[in-house]
Amino acid sequence: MTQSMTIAIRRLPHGAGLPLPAYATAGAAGMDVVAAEDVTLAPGARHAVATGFAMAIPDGYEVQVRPRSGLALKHGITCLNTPGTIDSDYRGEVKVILANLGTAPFTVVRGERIAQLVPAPVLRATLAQVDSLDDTARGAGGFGSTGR
Ligand SMILES: O=c1ccn([C@H]2C[C@H](O)[C@@H](COP(=O)(O)OP(=O)(O)OP(=O)(O)O)O2)c(=O)[nH]1
Ligand SMILES: [Mg+2]
Repeated sequence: MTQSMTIAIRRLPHGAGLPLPAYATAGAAGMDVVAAEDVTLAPGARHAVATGFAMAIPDGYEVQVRPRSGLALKHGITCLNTPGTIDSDYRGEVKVILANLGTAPFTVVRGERIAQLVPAPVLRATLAQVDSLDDTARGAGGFGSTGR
């Protein structure tokens, strides 16, 4: 059973006429976000792409900004900071930090779907400082210590 929640969203003037983020299919995990500007990304370039909206996420939740696999596979376009984090206390414009990891310039057209939003619950931790940590079989081994 899919859980649902409500997030307040506000259209900004330069986003007028654009669709709000929306689920493309009944089972989609992410709401597709469209660009509110035209921008051309040269290979290796990055840009915080305007979306033309702001949100008020309920306390205890975040929204993750994730790439679209089609843009990544076909054009090398990804979200540089994936998953991007939208904090519940952020009231500014949501932006999508796109990077072009491909070999050709890529032009984003206003109204084109560039990323997807996935809300998630936030678990906040309290840190308890100690002088020693319990032993484990792994110990300090990491970064490929178990093999390739
Ligand atoms: O892909 C993203 C990532 C972040 N943000 C906005 C919302 C988020 O709440 C805020 C801060 O993001 P983050 O904490 O990842 O960035 P920071 O570099 O730590 O900035 P700050 O010092 O403002 O927290 O920037 C976006 O619009 N898109
Ligand atoms: Mg931060």
